[in-house]
Amino acid sequence: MSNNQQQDVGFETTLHARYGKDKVRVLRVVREGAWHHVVEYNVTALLEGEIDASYTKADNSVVVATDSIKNITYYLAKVSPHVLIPELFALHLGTHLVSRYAHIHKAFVTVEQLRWSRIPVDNTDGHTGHSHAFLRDGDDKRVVKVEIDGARGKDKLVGMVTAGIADLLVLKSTGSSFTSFVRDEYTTLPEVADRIFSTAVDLQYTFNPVTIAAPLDERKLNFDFAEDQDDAAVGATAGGVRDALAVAERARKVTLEVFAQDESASVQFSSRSPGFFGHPLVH
Ligand SMILES: O=c1[nH]c(=O)c2[nH]c(=O)[nH]c2[nH]1
Repeated sequence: MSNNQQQDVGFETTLHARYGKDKVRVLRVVREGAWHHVVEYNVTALLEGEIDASYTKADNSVVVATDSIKNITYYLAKVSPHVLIPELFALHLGTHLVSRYAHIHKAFVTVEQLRWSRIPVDNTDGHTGHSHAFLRDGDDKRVVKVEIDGARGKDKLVGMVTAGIADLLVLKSTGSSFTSFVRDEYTTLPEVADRIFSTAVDLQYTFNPVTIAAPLDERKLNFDFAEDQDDAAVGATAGGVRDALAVAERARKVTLEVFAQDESASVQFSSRSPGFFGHPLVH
């Protein structure tokens, strides 16, 4: 996949080139003895940097082949200790790409996670769910987008992380009205005080930027970062990137609770519901 936009500026032409690999499918099992973890991801990894010559002069010496980008994604999925947390895996992959190649200054990594939840069983060992059997209990996806910015130098990498949910399909059979909308010669929709309401929810939230330690090992596979502590309320344990799994669980739970409990006046108002922004779990 490639994405290049040419802009004419005066008599000069500037090129904003970005390219990479889309739809890299990852399925990883991590075994903690008999207790297994499974993640399934669709990964996109795009690169920016000193790559213009490949577009303007057919100079492929600056091109990390998209096939290699795919192989790097598989390799990190195998060796990264962060593979089970999509935010951290995306940060690790983007950091490796920008650190490994001197002329690559930015990486854009998207990780779409498909649901595999443990099959509920009665456990006697204190665990919740089956140790190694999973089910697809929803078509919604967790979507994580990371930008690694190396423009200020390879030892000053900054990571921007957004996360969210796509395609969360919901329905309620009452508790929804839609009235007082524009009525004119094109209107056939009746006003109703009580209707069935179904929609697909997409939501997104942004973490504070993280400062990434330059990998000092020769192969640039190390990964560590510090969270921006400017906002004291958003630290490593409450709402920061290291807390990403709990944040994602809260986001899904709050969204479903508010949808269920809200007296909806419209799709528009429900998507900005005071019930959502006033929820104790939403910072
Ligand atoms: O909540 C709604 N918002 C709309 O904009 C709309 N338009 C429509 O036909 N039904 C609805 N419902």
